[in-house]
Amino acid sequence: MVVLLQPVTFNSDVYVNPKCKPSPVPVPVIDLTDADAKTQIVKACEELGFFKVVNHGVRPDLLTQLEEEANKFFAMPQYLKEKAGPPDPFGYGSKRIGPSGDMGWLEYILLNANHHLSSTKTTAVFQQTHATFREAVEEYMDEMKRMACNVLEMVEEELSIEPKEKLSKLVKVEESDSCLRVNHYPEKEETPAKEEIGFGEHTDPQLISVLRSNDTEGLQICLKDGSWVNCWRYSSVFFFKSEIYIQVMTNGRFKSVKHRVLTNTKRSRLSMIYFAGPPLTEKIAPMSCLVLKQEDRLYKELTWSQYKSHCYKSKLGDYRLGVFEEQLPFYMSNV
Ligand SMILES: C=C1C[C@]23C[C@@]1(O)CC[C@H]2[C@@]12CC[C@H](O)[C@@](C)(C(=O)O1)[C@H]2[C@@H]3C(=O)O
Ligand SMILES: O=C(O)CCC(=O)C(=O)O
Ligand SMILES: [Fe+2]
Repeated sequence: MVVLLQPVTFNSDVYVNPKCKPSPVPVPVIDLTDADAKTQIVKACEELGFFKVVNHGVRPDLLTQLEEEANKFFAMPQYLKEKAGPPDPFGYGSKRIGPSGDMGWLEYILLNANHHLSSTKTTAVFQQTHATFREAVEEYMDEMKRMACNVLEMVEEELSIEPKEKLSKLVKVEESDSCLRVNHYPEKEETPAKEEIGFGEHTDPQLISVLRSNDTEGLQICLKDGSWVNCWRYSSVFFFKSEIYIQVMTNGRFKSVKHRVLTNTKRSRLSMIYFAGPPLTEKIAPMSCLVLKQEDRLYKELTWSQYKSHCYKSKLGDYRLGVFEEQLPFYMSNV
């Protein structure tokens, strides 16, 4: 008998589901120490809204340490985890995502990176665990903030954004509304016949996010042509996503990327995402240095707090950028 092996098309970063058409777009891999990194970052944010970084300087032990601590948390009896829930939006949550009825095959903790905004639920997460969990989380958040600011500063330089540190300051300041989410997608007893939703499709609202996971695949990003591609093998590297707020600030030059998580394996998946957000009172609008003529301006101004409340009233899959969109002039509305 002759067994024909199906050729599987993949590059090092994006595994293309054999049932889907091959991806025309490989995920850019950017070496943060490369002199050309800033040009590559801008190109990736314009074309895909997604890239992978290497040579990021985060010590590998920290990744294993945080992963072990998080696994210990999720392995605790349900009644202990529930002491840090329901999420307000911080704290422990299970299956319910956000306040609008979205559900997923996951449990998670959402932690505020700003100690001043820490809720009792955040504190409750750490009351159920050893001090080593809090220490690992705090160091990890500091590292993610450093990396996010580093990337934003490269963007500022490449796009000649004025004043200096306009973007990175939003994340650097004490009042920044950034958060860390640790998602645990439990293993399935049987490999499901068809892919199931772990985290439904959505676009994140912040500036940028830094993402990594254990060795289990599941994350998919949506390409411009509407096709979905799987991203995998990202246990020791970080992925960056540009989000809705940076799309607004760059007047649409950067693209926020739609993504989702499928749970189609018997292995559990753990992911950690740092969402770099501005202070709640910050007014966000297209940067004047990037909008030469007023009529080219695509989005109106909102504060982060106003936008966040809008997000919390919507469903995961809703088109959340719409609230920023200025009324188009009549001659463009039928285009
Ligand atoms: C359904 C929702 C969950 C979410 C708030 C929202 O109304 C829409 C955005 C969701 C998201 C995605 C990125 C982050 O994980 C998050 C914390 C955020 O800021 O926006 C979540 C929110 C959440 O899970 O509470
Ligand atoms: O678990 C992941 O890899 C991504 C989850 C996600 O998109 C989110 O938490 O916003
Ligand atoms: Fe997301």
